[in-house]
Amino acid sequence: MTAASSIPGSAEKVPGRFYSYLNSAVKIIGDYKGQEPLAQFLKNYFSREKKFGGKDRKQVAQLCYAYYRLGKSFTDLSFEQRVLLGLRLSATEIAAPWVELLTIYKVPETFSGTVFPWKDQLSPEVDPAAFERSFFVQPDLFLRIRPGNEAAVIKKLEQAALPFEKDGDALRLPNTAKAGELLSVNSEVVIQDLSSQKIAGLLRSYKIRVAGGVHPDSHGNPGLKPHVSDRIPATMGTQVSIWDCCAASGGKSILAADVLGTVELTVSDIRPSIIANLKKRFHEAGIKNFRALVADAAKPEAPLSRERFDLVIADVPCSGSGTWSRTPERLHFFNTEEIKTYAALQRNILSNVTRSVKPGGFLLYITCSVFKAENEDQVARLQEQGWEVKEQQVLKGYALKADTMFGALLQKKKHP
Ligand SMILES: C[S@@+](CC[C@H](N)C(=O)[O-])C[C@H]1O[C@@H](n2cnc3c(N)ncnc32)[C@H](O)[C@@H]1O
Repeated sequence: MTAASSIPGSAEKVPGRFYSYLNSAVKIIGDYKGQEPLAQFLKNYFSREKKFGGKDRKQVAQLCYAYYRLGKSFTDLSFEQRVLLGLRLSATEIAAPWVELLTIYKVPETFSGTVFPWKDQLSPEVDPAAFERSFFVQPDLFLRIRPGNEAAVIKKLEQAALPFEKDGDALRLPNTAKAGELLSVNSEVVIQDLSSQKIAGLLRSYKIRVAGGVHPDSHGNPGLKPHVSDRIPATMGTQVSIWDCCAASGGKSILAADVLGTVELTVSDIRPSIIANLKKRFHEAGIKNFRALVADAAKPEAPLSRERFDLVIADVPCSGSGTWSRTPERLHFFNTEEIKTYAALQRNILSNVTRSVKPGGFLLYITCSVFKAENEDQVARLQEQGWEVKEQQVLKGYALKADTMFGALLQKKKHP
């Protein structure tokens, strides 16, 4: 990559390539209109522009991401100033030439601005300030150790001297770690965000309820013993039928199979390509007993519309706002109308798939959204229709370098 020449002020302490990085980032930002994920756009861009070496790509990509972390704010600043401000706010340490450029480009020391302007629409449990701060923190990589693989996985990580932290089945690694080169992904571990892994808590709660493991609390109310996961039955006695109606490549289904044991699994998604991925992934995961279909969960389509399941998992399409620290470009391009559009789609999906739950059966509703309209409001609507909320959680990943998700376990009335 060659040095650019548009150099304001003194360039003595700043190698020319840093100006080139900045100019390239500003050019990319000007070209990118948010139609596809930034990661994909950058990949395509760099494959066309051969002048960028590996290190250059990393630097330029980091600058682009830094820019989008500011959302739509700081519009009084130039593109260069916004890139550099985003870098200063998001990087724990920045190289001396960037510090110099912050001065050269007169990036203000004090500033005000609202990176996430939709705080009034957040789920009530979300801390708005902490959530906003999370946009300047790159989340970690998380793996979930699949049952029976713990010793082998830990041994491999230790032998490779790969730094990791372990909490239960969850492994936290730096987001640059190449876990797939060391471990068998999908068989030994799955790549799954920490909050997504915590959906296991709701599946365990389901398991205890249907396996009769629910113990009344001291007031005689049915409740769960804390930390019951190790004591719940390994098998459920009777085999349960599950429909994962927005399965994508099967992350929640694999989790369900790992938590619940042998289940009769039906998976579907509206996208044929993702169902093809799912089949490959299930093969690697050793899940054989399943039926996969392409189906629109918002419409009563045969054969699913004729069937009744013990548990429907609805990990619905949503704004994805709980994952925007991984994809900060969404913060920049987001339009609040999308909340209404997603909420309407979610209502349609719920209206349809709840019909497929047996009387007394369960629904596990999941989003990776932080918006109340996609979370608590949808659950409240089901409650009005007679569903009983057994558990409801905002899985707050924003303080844990992880995604934020929402999950609710509901039970259908036994007698309509
Ligand atoms: C949040 S993702 C599901 C993630 C998945 N459960 C997992 O754990 O990996 C939502 C999925 O819903 C699918 N989807 C969107 N609209 C749909 C519809 N009308 N019917 C069925 N699936 C739909 C999308 O293709 C996407 O794969």
